[in-house]
Amino acid sequence: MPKVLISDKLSPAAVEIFRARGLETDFKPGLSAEELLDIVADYDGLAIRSATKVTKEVLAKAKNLKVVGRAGIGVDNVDTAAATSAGVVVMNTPFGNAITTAEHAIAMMFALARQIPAADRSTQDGKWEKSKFMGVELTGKRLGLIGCGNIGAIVAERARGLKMRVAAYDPYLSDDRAAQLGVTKVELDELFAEADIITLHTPLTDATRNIIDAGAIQKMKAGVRIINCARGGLVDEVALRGALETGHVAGAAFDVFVEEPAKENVLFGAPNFIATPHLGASTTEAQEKVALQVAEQMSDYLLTGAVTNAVNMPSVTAEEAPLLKPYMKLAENLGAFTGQVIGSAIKSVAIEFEGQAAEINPAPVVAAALSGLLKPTLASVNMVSAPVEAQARGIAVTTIKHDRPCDYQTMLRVTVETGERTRSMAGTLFAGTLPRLVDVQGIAIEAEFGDHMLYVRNYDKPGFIGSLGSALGDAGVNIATFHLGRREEGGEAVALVEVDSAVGEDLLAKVKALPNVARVDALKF
Ligand SMILES: NC(=O)C1=CN([C@@H]2O[C@H](COP(=O)(O)OP(=O)(O)OC[C@H]3O[C@@H](n4cnc5c(N)ncnc54)[C@H](O)[C@@H]3O)[C@@H](O)[C@H]2O)C=CC1
Ligand SMILES: O=C(O)CCC(=O)C(=O)O
Repeated sequence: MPKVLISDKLSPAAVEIFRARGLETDFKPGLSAEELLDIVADYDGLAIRSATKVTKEVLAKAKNLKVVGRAGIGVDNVDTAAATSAGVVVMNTPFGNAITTAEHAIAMMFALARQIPAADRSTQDGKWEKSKFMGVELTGKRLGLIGCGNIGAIVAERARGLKMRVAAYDPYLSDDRAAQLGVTKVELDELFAEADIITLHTPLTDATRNIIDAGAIQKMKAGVRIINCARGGLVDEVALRGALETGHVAGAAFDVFVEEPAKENVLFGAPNFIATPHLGASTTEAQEKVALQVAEQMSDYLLTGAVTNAVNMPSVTAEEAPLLKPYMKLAENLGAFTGQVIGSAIKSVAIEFEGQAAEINPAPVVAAALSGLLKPTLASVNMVSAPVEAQARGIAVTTIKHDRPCDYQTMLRVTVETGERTRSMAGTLFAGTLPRLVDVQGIAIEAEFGDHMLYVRNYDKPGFIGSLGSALGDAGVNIATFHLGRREEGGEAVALVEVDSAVGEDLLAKVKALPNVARVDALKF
């Protein structure tokens, strides 16, 4: 049974789900980086929140790891590129904590507008400073959202309920979605110039890092308030401190910081600055939801191959997983066959889907074909890493679905070009689940994929089968199955021989030297 480690403070609901699904589960929140390095090799799955850092070093040690599940949205604490190269699926739960985080942003907005934290401190200190804490009303104010995805959209809806005027800067927000949300789409400078309150809801990327810097602050209205419940690094903290000191920014409320945990920060103690310790997602309800979701998703993947909310792999639903499994095996075998005979750098790969195959979700099947194709040169490649490995090698990948009569109920074809030669193999599923090769370079054949096979290109002349059988028999190699195909009588032919043991170089040379043999390859599947 697969084994899962929970290394952060997830709701106990996650442990219950993993165990109920039959997975061995260790709940060790608060593991240090060193402790994680020591034990991670034992696990197939790693469930985390934001404290665990899944670094290159962790992934290098995690020899059995198949999936990292983030109970939350941001996966900044996972080296996703390294996980992909290591063939580890990285999943998150993109919706489970969105409402809660949006509510935190709204809470921060009220806290800023009415200076609630400072008024609370002063009142409990016995000062009763009624005139010091004059607030601002939110009704009618302009709220500027930077980022209007899951969380931004919920903030927009809530803010409209508060009778605020909401504008959003988000290059990927469609006009229809903006209209549906009742949000005005604006450019960034317009948002800076117009907004009374600005709230950030984007991931931290090269494009969003310091999206609010000193220059941006200068473009804002005097008296603007800024909320960041998204990611530290979206706002230049030093520039903001300066603007809070001068009063150009009337207040700021941050849940996230450049360095976390933020035990010290340049913003701490600034006028009208409110801080929370990355609490955006911290409600019982959200934590229960993300824990349940991540545990279900990880269990599905480890037990059935279903992929949900992966950030580095196409989705495979629980219903699709059993249907796609034989197609992925067939595609991997066709890719592996082609990869073992191609012999030079690959320029392009086309994966064609015909008959019933044209109806299936192609992305995981393409990933499986690429994994098989690259395996002869990249031992540790798998479906997760194969697409990026192909891209890194400049291999053009095309997916083609045919809507035309097909000789088989269902068929996949993998065609690989190197510039010098083209190799093309097709296969079907016998009885709906059993991969069968049906075409090698345009020559019809019908063969299973055995563990060890000999692929012989020969000329269709009398005596060939006998001489091949004798060569194998003399070497003590038992033939399991034997399949023949030919282009025309006396012409180019193919023999695919499944053997019970690996064929060594000596025997390959002997077969190659037989009359009418053009080439021979030993294949492994
Ligand atoms: N404080 C906390 O505890 C939590 C923080 N978060 C963070 O909140 C942020 C938003 O999360 P979601 O709304 O779920 O993400 P999302 O992916 O649904 O939305 C992000 C939006 O940002 C937009 N965007 C991307 N690049 C942009 C750019 N250069 N300029 C403007 N907009 C851009 C995207 O088009 C998208 O609409 C993320 O950084 C996430 O990690 C999420 C949950 C809890
Ligand atoms: O798990 C947490 O407390 C942080 C949540 C978060 O930042 C996220 O989901 O992106």
